Amino acid sequence: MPPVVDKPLFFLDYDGTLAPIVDDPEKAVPHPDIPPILQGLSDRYPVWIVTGRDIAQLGAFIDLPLQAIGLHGSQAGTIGGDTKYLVPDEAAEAISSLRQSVPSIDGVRVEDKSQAFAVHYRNATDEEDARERLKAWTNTMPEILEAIWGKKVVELRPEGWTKGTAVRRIASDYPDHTPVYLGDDVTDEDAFEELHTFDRDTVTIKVGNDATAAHHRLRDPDEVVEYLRSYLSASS
Ligand SMILES: O=P(O)(O)OC[C@H]1O[C@H](O[C@H]2O[C@H](CO)[C@@H](O)[C@H](O)[C@H]2O)[C@H](O)[C@@H](O)[C@@H]1O
Repeated sequence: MPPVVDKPLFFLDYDGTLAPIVDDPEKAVPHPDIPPILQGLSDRYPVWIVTGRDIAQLGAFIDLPLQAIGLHGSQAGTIGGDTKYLVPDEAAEAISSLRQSVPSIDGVRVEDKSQAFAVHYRNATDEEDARERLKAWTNTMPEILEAIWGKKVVELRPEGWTKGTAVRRIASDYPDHTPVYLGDDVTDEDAFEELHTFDRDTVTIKVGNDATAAHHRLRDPDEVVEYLRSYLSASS
């Protein structure tokens, strides 16, 4: 089990970390023990959700006014409250115009977010072919954007706005806390790497078996629940 620290500053990814991965992104409900755990943690410690999802849409799954970073680092706000899109207009316009040119591929579906979108190929009739065609499409995008390939999904992110830049910004407001980051996907790796450059202790935890820069590992959301719960018993 990863270490349990005294003054944690939690950064929690959503899909694959607090919620098991499922075929339909609209049905990705949190692990049943997560809502009370989030309540208990946020009563005691600073908690940020750091997700690729749109913060407003995440409100369908988390009914707590937690602070959040959305769209893989491009958005900041509160679940159920205000949100702000952080990126320059030029990048926002580029993303919006590429939405029109997503190739139509059997079984591939687009998840529209406020200022972004995700192209999911998990349910493609021919997954390999879908990935190749989407790769060709991303090659047409301007240099101010980068394609990020997550779990059977490709998304466009403005360069320089990552989960890593977000955690550095937030952690500077909590100089006496230990950042504890849990995540399962490629964009969480930006945060792990950034946290490892801090001149204080940090705890980086990869959820799942994929290759990682994180220093610790939990197998799945069940183990995430077990780990987070230990902070509640430690402080009760
Ligand atoms: O940063 P996260 O909170 O992990 O969000 C990353 C993306 O997660 C979602 O897609 C992934 O989960 C889906 C539900 O389990 C799954 O069907 C899909 O294949 C995964 O890629 C979400 O739909 C995206 O918007 C997030 O960016």
